[in-house]
Amino acid sequence: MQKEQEFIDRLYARVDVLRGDAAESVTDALIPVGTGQQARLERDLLVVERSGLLAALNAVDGSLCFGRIDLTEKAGGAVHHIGRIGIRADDTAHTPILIDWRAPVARPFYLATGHTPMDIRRRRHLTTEGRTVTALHDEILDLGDEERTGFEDPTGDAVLLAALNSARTGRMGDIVQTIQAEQDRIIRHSHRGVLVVEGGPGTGKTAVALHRAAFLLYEQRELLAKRAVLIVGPNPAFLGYIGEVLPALGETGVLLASLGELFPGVHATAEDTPHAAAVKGAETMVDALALAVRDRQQLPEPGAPLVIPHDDGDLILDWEIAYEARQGARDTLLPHNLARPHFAFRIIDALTAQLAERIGADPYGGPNFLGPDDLALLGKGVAASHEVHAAIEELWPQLTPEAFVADFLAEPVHLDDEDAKAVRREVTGPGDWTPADVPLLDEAAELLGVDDAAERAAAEAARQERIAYAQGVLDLSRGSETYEFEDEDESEVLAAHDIVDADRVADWYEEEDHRSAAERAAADRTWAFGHIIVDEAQELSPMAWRLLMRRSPTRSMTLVGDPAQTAEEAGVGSWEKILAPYVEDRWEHTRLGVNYRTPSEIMDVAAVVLRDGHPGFEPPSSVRSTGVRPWVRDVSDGSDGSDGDVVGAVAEEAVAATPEEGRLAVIAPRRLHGALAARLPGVVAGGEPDLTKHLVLLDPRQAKGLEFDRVIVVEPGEFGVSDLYVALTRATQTLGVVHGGELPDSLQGVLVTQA
Ligand SMILES: Nc1ncnc2c1ncn2[C@@H]1O[C@H](COP(=O)(O)OP(=O)(O)OP(=O)(O)O)[C@@H](O)[C@H]1O
Repeated sequence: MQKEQEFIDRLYARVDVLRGDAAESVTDALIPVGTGQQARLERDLLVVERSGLLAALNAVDGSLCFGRIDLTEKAGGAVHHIGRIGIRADDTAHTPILIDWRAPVARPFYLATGHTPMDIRRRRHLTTEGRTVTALHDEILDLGDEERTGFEDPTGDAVLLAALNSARTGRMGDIVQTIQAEQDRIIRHSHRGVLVVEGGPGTGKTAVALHRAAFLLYEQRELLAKRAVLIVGPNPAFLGYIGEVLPALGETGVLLASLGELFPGVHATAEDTPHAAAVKGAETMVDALALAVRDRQQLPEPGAPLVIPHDDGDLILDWEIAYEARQGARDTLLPHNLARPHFAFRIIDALTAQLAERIGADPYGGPNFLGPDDLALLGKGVAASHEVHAAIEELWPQLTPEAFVADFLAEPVHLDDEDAKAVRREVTGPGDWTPADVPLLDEAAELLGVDDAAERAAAEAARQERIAYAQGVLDLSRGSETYEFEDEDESEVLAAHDIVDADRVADWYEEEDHRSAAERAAADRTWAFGHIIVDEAQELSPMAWRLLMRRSPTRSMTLVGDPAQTAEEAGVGSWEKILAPYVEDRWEHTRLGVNYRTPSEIMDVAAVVLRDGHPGFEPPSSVRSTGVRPWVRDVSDGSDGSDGDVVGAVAEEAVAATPEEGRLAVIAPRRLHGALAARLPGVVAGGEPDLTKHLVLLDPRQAKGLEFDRVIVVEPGEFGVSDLYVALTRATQTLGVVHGGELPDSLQGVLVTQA
């Protein structure tokens, strides 16, 4: 222990130096450096680099080193300490003193077993509190090795069990110290396309996906720093729950978002009925929306042309002219807003010809009197007419995705009557969008296109301005060189103008304005992410998949889910069905089979429910047991002293069971939330739940993906099989059931009656 403490002391001494260096150079770099172009550029680069290192050092402080592997004599006998990030010594060779857990050298720490020791003779887990070593656990992997340290852990799982039994905080922690071999294989999986991670509740799917993100950020640092990683979760509360895992691993270049946040400028928080969400998510929406866009490309009624007043006499925009123009514009195959100028051009052309015909026609049948200059002038007049543009706008309006989808929802077309009725609603403000509307907005944006000609022109003008400015700065730097260096013999020193030109500098200025890749990605609908991780992927609708696939042109994705926990009607049943349209069969399937969350006493009960409702699914097996069986309290006949009052009984049980350390969740049908909130201390009904509170009230959908020390499930007879399975598998310690209504058959006889 003493020796490890000495190592940790040395390690932190080095970290303190590194941190001091990093902080100093950030501070130094922030001092204004005048107008010297090169100095400013270097300063900016340095600030970014050093503040990244500083953030990583700060994030992992206190839990920097957690493991050690000792190689066998035959393999050289080296000793490697393993940590959350890598640290090198200050020697000329930059010798590693702490190995990043993601480095290949660290891999045996996770994979070596007595059967396959991978040249390791001893694996050690170090537990630290702050900078103090508090416990060591050793596993001997080379059975011929006689040396004993006194810290041997015969079962090899003491550290894992301690982690699994520890009180929950309402925030997920990293598992980097105890990643299991089956999990490690997925985290480091070499497949670069779509990787599916399937497994029952508590098998660590979410944890594995997050550690895979950290691994990929390490392995493909350059690419992913530029293109960013997107993590999609089912709702903001869940994202809050998992949001601290990657920063704790020193990784911050990640965007976490729920579906409702994936259309820039929209924060969709309103709710749909399950039926409406299912209709909006179905693939039939693709055609419905495409046809609705075509409906907006109109023609005047035959025989009832638009009459447009004009200085040189009325212009007649009839069915034929509009039809020809619409056909020509549609033939470009461009999205609606981009095809619009083609439509407008053709209309203006036809109306100009009409005018020329009228003004310049030779009454005796000869050629038109007007020459090309006259025609050009006439055309200009037509093109400048507000009335002409109003007519074009009437027939082929410029549309935004928001306005178009709002119109579609107010009057749904190209859907059957029942579906149209389910989705019909008024969207009057930004607060009315639902998550299921977001893929529709995205689809609409594709169909409509953005006519950004004006924006592009403005951007180009701004760029030209930057180039001119940069050129000026470079000229200044050239001019000042003689002055700055005239007394010193430093003319060999490279100055900015020697290595860059104004174009490059202008680009740097542009980048300087910009945010991190993840921030830029959040604001850009067309951003192509370097990697996308989707949690609870089984819940996403076909329309949501279309949106995500647009964000991932390289199809570098990790999809995590458990079909047995699918709740949404819109969800897609099988991975084959989801993926075939995008990657055919070029995707890899992996499975996790051990439940780390739920003790076997609880999992046995959940397994009965699952097998009863979904016979095809196999529940995972629990890695531990607590000896505490789940209980039930039946208030229906009032014999338990509750007078049949479910809410009162739940309040009583919850107050008695709320832990001082750790969390308790009451999972109840929505209809009871108001009454329960009134009786449960500190609980508010509605809105996003605050998971850091000791007592939390949720419905099964909100509970998905989360976990608590204790759980009380209320009126399980009101839940469908998947929701019930989710609710029953959230506890790490104890589970209770309170009901006044019918208990589902599958729960009869498997719970102990509460005394
Ligand atoms: N190797 C491990 N070491 C320590 N804890 C682990 C390990 N693997 C999983 N866990 C813990 O088990 C719990 C369940 O993990 P996680 O939430 O990732 O499971 P899941 O498969 O996503 O579950 P669900 O489908 O129910 O959402 C978490 O507390 C996680 O930290």
